[in-house]
Amino acid sequence: MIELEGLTKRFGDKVAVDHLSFQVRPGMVTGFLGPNGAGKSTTMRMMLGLDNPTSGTVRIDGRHYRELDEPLKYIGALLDARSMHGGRSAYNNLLCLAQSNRIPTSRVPEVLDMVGLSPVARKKSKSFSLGMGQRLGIASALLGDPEILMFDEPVNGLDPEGIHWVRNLMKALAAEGRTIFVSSHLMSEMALTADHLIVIGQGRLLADTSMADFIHDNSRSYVRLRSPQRERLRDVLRGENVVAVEAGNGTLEIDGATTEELGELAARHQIVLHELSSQRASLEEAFMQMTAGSVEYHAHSEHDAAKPPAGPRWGGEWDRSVGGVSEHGKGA
Ligand SMILES: Nc1ncnc2c1ncn2[C@@H]1O[C@H](COP(=O)(O)OP(=O)(O)OP(=O)(O)O)[C@@H](O)[C@H]1O
Repeated sequence: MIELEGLTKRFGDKVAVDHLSFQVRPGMVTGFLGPNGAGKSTTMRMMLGLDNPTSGTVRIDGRHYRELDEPLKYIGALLDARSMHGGRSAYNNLLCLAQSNRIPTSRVPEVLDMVGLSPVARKKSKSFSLGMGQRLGIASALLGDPEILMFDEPVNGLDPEGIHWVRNLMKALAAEGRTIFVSSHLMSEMALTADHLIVIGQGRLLADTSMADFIHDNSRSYVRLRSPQRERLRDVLRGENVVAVEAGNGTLEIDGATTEELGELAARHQIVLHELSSQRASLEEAFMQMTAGSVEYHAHSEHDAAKPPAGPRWGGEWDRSVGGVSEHGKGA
């Protein structure tokens, strides 16, 4: 278990981490999300005693990192895969770490095997690709067989097979009852891996919730309908005071009604449907919706003006007030 209480870090005038309080619990994968510059790396560095908090505390199983006798046996971390000694082989990098942390040497080949680096164990790590470097960083985190593991962007540079492997590794470690805390900008991957989410923006806590609740609370679900009798369908919906939005390609999107209700309504009026599907926003859409106000760095291009508004068409743009059919942003 990792516990943060009022954790704050200032760099001069810049408040990088602002009174963060949350717990990272065992037995699950907790995803750590936030836009660029939100304070994720700074938070993780403070968890590992690499940066001193300006105020507040972090406890690892009830103790400060510095109070842990053999910290690698409590918490393993991948923060920056490039921090390995490039002139040393993968084996020797891990051997040095093992010896300085009183970890049995026999653990070195074990973790090299776990991450698939045994065939290149004697090669200097400076010759490693980005993905191999990530695997070596993960091996170093696993070395002390710790109950708590922290990974900053672990799939960075990994190929699809590697990404799949990291996902399964984290789930397996969590299933063993370990505490897994992972940051990633790869939302599709996070959606498949994490059970719980901590979301921060500009150093502040925005959400501490299950993956399912996060998506539910920050996105809209709707039903998509497509029919060769579109005009008739629109009339029927209007007659029932159901708001439908033209979504292009002949589809209508309907908020606030279930597939069952709409399917039965269409059947009662003998309307043929080519599509009747329930839609839910992705984690990426939910994340963008939640953090829209706390993004520090925006790209601006001439194409922006031509694009529809960022994010899915929910919230204020979604016209719930008028019965009948409306077009996005135009009302009924
Ligand atoms: N050593 C430092 N000195 C001054 N400012 C810093 C320092 N380290 C981080 N910052 C600032 O603190 C803020 C948080 O940075 P941090 O790297 O923790 O964010 P992050 O969420 O990890 O970002 P990213 O997703 O881009 O890695 C940023 O505005 C950053 O510029």
